Amino acid sequence: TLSPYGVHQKHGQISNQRRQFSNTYISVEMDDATGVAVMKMKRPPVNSLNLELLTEFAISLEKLEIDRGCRGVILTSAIPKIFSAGLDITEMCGKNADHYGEFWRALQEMWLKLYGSNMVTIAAINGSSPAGGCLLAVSCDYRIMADNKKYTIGLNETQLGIVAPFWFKDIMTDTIGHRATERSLELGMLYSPTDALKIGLVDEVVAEDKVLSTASAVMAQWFAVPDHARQLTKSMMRKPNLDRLVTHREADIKNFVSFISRDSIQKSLQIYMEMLKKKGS
Ligand SMILES: CC/C=C\C/C=C\C/C=C\C=C\CC(=O)SCCNC(=O)CCNC(=O)[C@H](O)C(C)(C)COP(=O)(O)OP(=O)(O)OC[C@H]1O[C@@H](n2cnc3c(N)ncnc32)[C@H](O)[C@@H]1OP(=O)(O)O
Repeated sequence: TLSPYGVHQKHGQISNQRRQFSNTYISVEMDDATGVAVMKMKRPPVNSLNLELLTEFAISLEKLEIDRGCRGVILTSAIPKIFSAGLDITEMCGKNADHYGEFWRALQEMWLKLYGSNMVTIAAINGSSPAGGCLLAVSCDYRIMADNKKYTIGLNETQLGIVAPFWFKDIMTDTIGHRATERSLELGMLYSPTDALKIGLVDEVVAEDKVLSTASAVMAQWFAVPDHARQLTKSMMRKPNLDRLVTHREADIKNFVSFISRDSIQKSLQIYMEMLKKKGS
């Protein structure tokens, strides 16, 4: 073990087997010949991240992390046109403090596993990806987005009357820089794929039907680097952000619970949900 987050070398096993495991909201297809797992979110209609999905996500990643045949994960969506709508707003509305705490802890757990993963993680963003959806993408090593101007990505929390927590902000800053993050977060900006590429929020924009094949090709490039060297470098780059959340984890939960329980915040979220529902009808 080379880091507190469990760095260890993965050995690809040469076989023609594809293994599949599926939970309610996550399916994983592991290709033993390539060492690549494709992990798909499948919670219609918009892959909003509820407690169960977050828990399944963390468990699936943990399984892959200890699977010596798996060196990389492509994260994508089984729902057409949507990568993820971010956190399930109904988990943050009209519930009690214990529920909010449990929900936030599950989100933190998922993030620590994804951002702290030793595997190569590539987001194949095949649809819209606001807020928590953007967090998933930005937590990966590389982002490929489908070229469709109807899709958007960004941290739009302020548009809902809520605030992106420090660990969302930290990795956004690391990705697009301080000034762009300040503007982006204050205004709750959502970017088209082309604009996201311009500011470095995604690494590549490709035709919709090429997102997965591009992810596989990029994975092969990353696999050409010796695992131990890449993993140690990743750990060195990401450790400060991981440590910061681990150190302040309980305070972060407390902060979230007290913020989200405020009447004014509950009202803002209800109005936003009603607006979403009206738009859909
Ligand atoms: C001081 C600081 C201290 C601590 C930190 C404090 C607070 C931080 C707190 C929280 C951070 C949260 C991060 C988040 O992720 S919040 C979620 C933000 N997400 C969004 O804004 C996305 C909203 N959705 C959309 O924009 C669209 O749905 C879409 C672009 C993803 C898809 O559009 P479609 O037209 O295809 O689909 P719709 O008709 O809009 O939706 C279908 C259906 O789904 C419901 N829905 C959509 N998004 C969500 C969601 N995030 N949660 C729950 N439900 C959602 C929508 O209402 C429709 O439902 P009906 O079919 O009408 O019932």
